[in-house]
Amino acid sequence: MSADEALSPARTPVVVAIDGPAGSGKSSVSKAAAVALGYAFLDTGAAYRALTWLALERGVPPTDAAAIVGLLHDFHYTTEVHGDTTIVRVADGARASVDVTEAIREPRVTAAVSDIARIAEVRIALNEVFRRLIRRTDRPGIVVEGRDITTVVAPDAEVRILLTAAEEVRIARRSAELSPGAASTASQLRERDRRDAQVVDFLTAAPGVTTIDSTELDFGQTVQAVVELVRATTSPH
Ligand SMILES: Nc1ncnc2c1ncn2[C@@H]1O[C@H](COP(=O)(O)OP(=O)(O)OP(=O)(O)O)[C@@H](O)[C@H]1O
Ligand SMILES: Nc1ccn([C@@H]2O[C@H](COP(=O)(O)O)[C@@H](O)[C@H]2O)c(=O)n1
Repeated sequence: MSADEALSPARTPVVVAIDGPAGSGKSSVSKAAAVALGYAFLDTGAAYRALTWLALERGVPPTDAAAIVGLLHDFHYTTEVHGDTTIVRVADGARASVDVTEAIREPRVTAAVSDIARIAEVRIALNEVFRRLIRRTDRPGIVVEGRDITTVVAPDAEVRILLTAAEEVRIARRSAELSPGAASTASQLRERDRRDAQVVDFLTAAPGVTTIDSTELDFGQTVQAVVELVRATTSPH
């Protein structure tokens, strides 16, 4: 251990874990809260989406668990945050990395990602990636959002939040940002939550998890609620 290391205590980032159903605002609210706090931001759904994109590109059926697990050996996932944009890149095998930031949001990826997310080996492998990214952050804290962050990925996080909203409000918010009509968005959002809920419980706050319901809150108020909870929880008494 160097003299500097001996003098400076090991620095561990504050971890803010945020889970919730589709369209609850996890990604957008978490990103804005991270910026307000000067924290890093990790969108774990993007990794599941990136693996799904690779499977679709390689023609691997998302329901073929063995083949999907075989893809993991070639799946090199990186993210870089530039301002409020997270650039997602995937390198597979010897091939150069590809910027998939936009591609992973395509409807074909959204329609298939839950199949891949239910594969146990995929969850184990990606959770190790997430924990490594959390450990490696050079910021004083990191906001990590997904479905099982408060319960599996970072159950000891200093701040654990279940971010939710009434289903009809989540559907309306998602419809406002997508081209399809509300009807198709509603059925897709309901079906994805139904399938995801078979794998992890992101609808019930585990012990120690604070629920923030944004049904009656606008975007700014929701971000403020997260920021205030983090500051209240982490400020020295
Ligand atoms: N409190 C709020 N009031 C109004 N709009 C909101 C609020 N929270 C989020 N939004 C908007 O709702 C939409 C969905 O938010 P976002 O994509 O962050 O949800 P999500 O939980 O990450 O969804 P998914 O899990 O499907 O990726 C975005 O357009 C976002 O700006
Ligand atoms: N921790 C997580 C995060 C995501 N998933 C799966 O990925 C899908 C996409 O996530 P978004 O946040 O981008 O919507 C999601 O529907 C889950 O199937 C997960 O299982 N665990």
